[in-house]
Amino acid sequence: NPYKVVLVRHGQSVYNKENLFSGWHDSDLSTKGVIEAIAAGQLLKQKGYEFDIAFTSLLKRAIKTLHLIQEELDCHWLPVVKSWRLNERHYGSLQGLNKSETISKFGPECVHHWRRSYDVRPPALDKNDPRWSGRSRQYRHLDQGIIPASESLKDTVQRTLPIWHDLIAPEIKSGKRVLVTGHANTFRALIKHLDNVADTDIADLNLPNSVPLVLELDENLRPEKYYFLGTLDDGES
Ligand SMILES: O=C1c2ccccc2C(=O)c2c1cc(NS(=O)(=O)c1ccccc1O)c(O)c2O
Repeated sequence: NPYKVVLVRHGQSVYNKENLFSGWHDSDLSTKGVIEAIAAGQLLKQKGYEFDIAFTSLLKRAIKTLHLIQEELDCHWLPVVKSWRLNERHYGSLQGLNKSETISKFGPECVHHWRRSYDVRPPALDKNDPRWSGRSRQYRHLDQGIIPASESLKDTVQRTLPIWHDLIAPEIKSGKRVLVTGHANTFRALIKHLDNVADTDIADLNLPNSVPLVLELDENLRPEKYYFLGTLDDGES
């Protein structure tokens, strides 16, 4: 197969550790997350991976994961494109809540429905809520109307695909070796589109922190196979 792209979900974040919804909250890597990101870099080096360009989000947990991988591959010179379109799904007013708070606030049936739904948005974050990112400097350049206050998985797919079609796919087709560091739901969005995964199945795709996922693509950028590096079936003969 002519093309490959490597997706690496960020290392464990502080919010992941406390099992809180992160979304657009700019949670930092935990100590464990730093170690995981370094290990991902070492694994990519050991397997002989090299890159010509990287893409990441505007959230530090993904950016720092990329920096730690660049350190291991000794490629700080790499051109990097950072975009809000690769940010994690926005969880609205659930951001910062843990499991018990969510269930006590909204009830188990509601949470269960949300978990399994593809086009249902969690309650929106009020624009005056201190948790709303609209006033953060990294989104200053954006039209205020673009910044979400909550997203369904469908919303995430629709705002992520443009960067795939407009920026990432052309680089892959031109023969560049592309690394993307990002987030679980954004990668689900990409894989859903590329592999035509059903709405009902995409939430089940488990994407562990900081395990490089290699997509081997055909000439139409359809995945012929994808596998996690360092696992038994990691595609190496
Ligand atoms: O409530 C949600 C939810 C609500 C709104 C949109 C999406 C989701 C969603 O995708 C989700 C949820 C809960 C859990 N599990 S949980 O109920 O154990 C849970 C709740 C809160 C924080 C972390 C937890 O692990 C999940 O694994 C999910 O994937």
